[in-house]
Amino acid sequence: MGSVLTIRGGVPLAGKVTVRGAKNLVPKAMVAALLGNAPSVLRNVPEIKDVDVVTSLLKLHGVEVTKDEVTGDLTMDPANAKMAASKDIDAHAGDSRIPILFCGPLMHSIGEAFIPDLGGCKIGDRPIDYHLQVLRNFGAVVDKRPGGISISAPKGLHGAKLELPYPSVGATEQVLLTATRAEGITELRGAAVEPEIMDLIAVLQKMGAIIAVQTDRTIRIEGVKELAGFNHKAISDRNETASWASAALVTRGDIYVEGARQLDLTAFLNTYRKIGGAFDVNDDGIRFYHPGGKLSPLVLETDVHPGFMTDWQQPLVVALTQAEGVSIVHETVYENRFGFTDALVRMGANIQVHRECLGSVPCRFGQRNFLHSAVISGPVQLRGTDIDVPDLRGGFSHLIAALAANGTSRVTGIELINRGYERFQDKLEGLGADFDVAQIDDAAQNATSGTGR
Ligand SMILES: CC(=O)N[C@H]1[C@@H](OP(=O)(O)OP(=O)(O)OC[C@H]2O[C@@H](n3ccc(=O)[nH]c3=O)[C@H](O)[C@@H]2O)O[C@H](CO)[C@@H](O)[C@@H]1O
Ligand SMILES: C=C(OP(=O)(O)O)C(=O)O
Repeated sequence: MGSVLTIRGGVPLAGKVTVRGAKNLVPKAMVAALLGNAPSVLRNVPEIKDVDVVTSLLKLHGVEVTKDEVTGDLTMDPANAKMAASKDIDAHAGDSRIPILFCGPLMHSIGEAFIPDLGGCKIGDRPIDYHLQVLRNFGAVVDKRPGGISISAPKGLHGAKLELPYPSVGATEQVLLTATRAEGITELRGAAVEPEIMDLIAVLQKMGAIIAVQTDRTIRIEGVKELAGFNHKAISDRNETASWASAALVTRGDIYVEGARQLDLTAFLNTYRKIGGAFDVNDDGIRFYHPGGKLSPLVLETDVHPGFMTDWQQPLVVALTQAEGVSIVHETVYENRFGFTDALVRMGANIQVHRECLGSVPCRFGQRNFLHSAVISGPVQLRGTDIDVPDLRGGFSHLIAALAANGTSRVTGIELINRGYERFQDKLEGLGADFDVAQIDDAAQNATSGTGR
């Protein structure tokens, strides 16, 4: 059974939503708990699918995970960590991208790991070559098997001099989670420095790790023999915040995002202001609203931090369909992140995607046949239609397009949105959205997906 949302568009979203811990930090801090010699406590944990996947994987590996029924805080005790049965691990193949980060912590705690094939959004090839290369440099032996990889460190894990070809978030976290208990010093050049990585470093530092971040994307880790548990409040989800901010603009609404942190959103807030969106920063959150009048087009390039985050791109493109004039968005992080624009075009948006790098700087995907630049002309009045959600952010962007559209939209595949947006239907209801939800069986859902594409 799946769900279908029937959305009647045209109502400005107004009210308050609360954003809790970041999808891109919380599951990783949970993995870090495996490195400790005592229980860890993680606070501000959202109810999202990636948290359930990691909870299940930790439990399979003998970690006792308990959830406080009132606060949702998680306590993770790794005292009885053990190898899990591979058939149980296999059941998580395709669920999320987090399992690859279990490599270092499992090798440190039980000597070996089996990692199922990864899931996550289908927005490019998403290889794991950097992960495997750094693990081999630490001394790990990687064996690719059907359905996953098997990994061990027969001669132990040793600090190494490493350099990433591109500042990959996941590969940087792989290095952090492996190097903190490896013997000796690790120097990582070309590291990613996203706020979620800084928060993971804060978690590891609380556990006893020694990690220095230099100004030139170099991270230096002095390995220690043992780490303790941590008690940590997760950084809030800046990507969810940016999504609600775009929703306010697209629907000409006014949304207060409790929990939003200005410091993690500098690049987004600059862009929001340039388009014509308004925001007021408070101590406990940020108010985002359409101040009236016209929105302005702009030229935008996604990038690694401190640039404009790729996960903000899809909802913002919907806002650009409402700007007066021609906007250009050059996606430089993923080669295939414009598939969601097909549905927007069916809704009346004027968007063309191009193979050329239409930004100021040529990126890794130029001359390689990837449709990774978009030209958006507006403003247009969007029309309701049938949509099958393709991925997390693409799905959210379809929701907000439907909420702003004339007429009714039927949206299927919304389960994908639960991977990164906690209780999004309750939040939409609280903001005054006009929609209802019905359950449909899989055959009906497949039929909808067929007509929706
Ligand atoms: C769970 C999580 O935190 N997900 C985030 C994380 O994804 P994730 O950690 O998977 O993203 P990466 O930063 O690793 O990927 C960036 C680019 O590097 C490439 N690459 C990466 C690893 C590798 O071994 N080889 C390789 O070629 C990827 O294909 C991609 O083109 O950072 C992305 C970039 O900010 C965000 O969009 C995701 O929301
Ligand atoms: C791409 C994303 O996530 P993941 O890496 O988990 O697929 C995202 O959050 O937009």
